[in-house]
Amino acid sequence: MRFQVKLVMFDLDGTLLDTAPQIAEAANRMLVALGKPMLPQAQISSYIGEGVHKLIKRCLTGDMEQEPELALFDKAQPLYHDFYVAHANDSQPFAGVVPALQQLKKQGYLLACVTNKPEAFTLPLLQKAGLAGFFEMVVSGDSLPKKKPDPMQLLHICQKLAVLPAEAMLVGDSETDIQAAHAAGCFVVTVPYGYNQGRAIDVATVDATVQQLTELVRLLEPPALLKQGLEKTIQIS
Ligand SMILES: O=C(O)COP(=O)(O)O
Ligand SMILES: [Mg+2]
Repeated sequence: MRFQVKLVMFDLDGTLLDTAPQIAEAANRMLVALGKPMLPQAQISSYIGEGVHKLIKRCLTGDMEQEPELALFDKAQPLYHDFYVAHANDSQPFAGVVPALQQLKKQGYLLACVTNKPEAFTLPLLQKAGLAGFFEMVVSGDSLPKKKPDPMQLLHICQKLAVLPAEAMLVGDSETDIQAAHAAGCFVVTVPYGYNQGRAIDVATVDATVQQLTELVRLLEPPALLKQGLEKTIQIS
């Protein structure tokens, strides 16, 4: 089975980079500065995925949806920002990320990064990890009015790179990615090692899963072999 895509978009946190250790460290420093108890890294990891505001709110309340007091949230935001900036760039790529991006780039795919992380964090992180040069476009959580699970970021990338959504794939680690890809009409492939709110991915809702990104290469039809005007279909080879 090979997917006929020209554009491969990658989620950042939990897919390309293992950012949870630095996020947990910054969140715990924030909690301590606010006189609150620290949280286990696994709990903080389960709060990643819907942007930094939700992450901070979840850390403050210990709940996925509850709203903290506004004054507390206002105090927490700059603390988190400063603590995260100090160590964010220590995050490392997951196994297989660099060779997979090298190979896909060589084969002629358009590559993009689409994350709910704010731009101020995203670009330095990608640069420090040596990944920035692989991507035609990087769209962050605050680059556009809406972010994943809304399809806006994905559709924006497709439009700018002149690729139909049905010729594009999102590779992600979470339900947020799956929903965004479905809403955009893109293929979606997931990795199992990320931060899907502490849950396993529902494999019935995705086009394929890979253990690590190097497995993507054999799932994709090299773009040079693609004919024009393909429908969103999977070719059986
Ligand atoms: O910042 C987040 O909450 C998650 O970012 P991601 O979209 O790269 O997983
Ligand atoms: Mg993610």
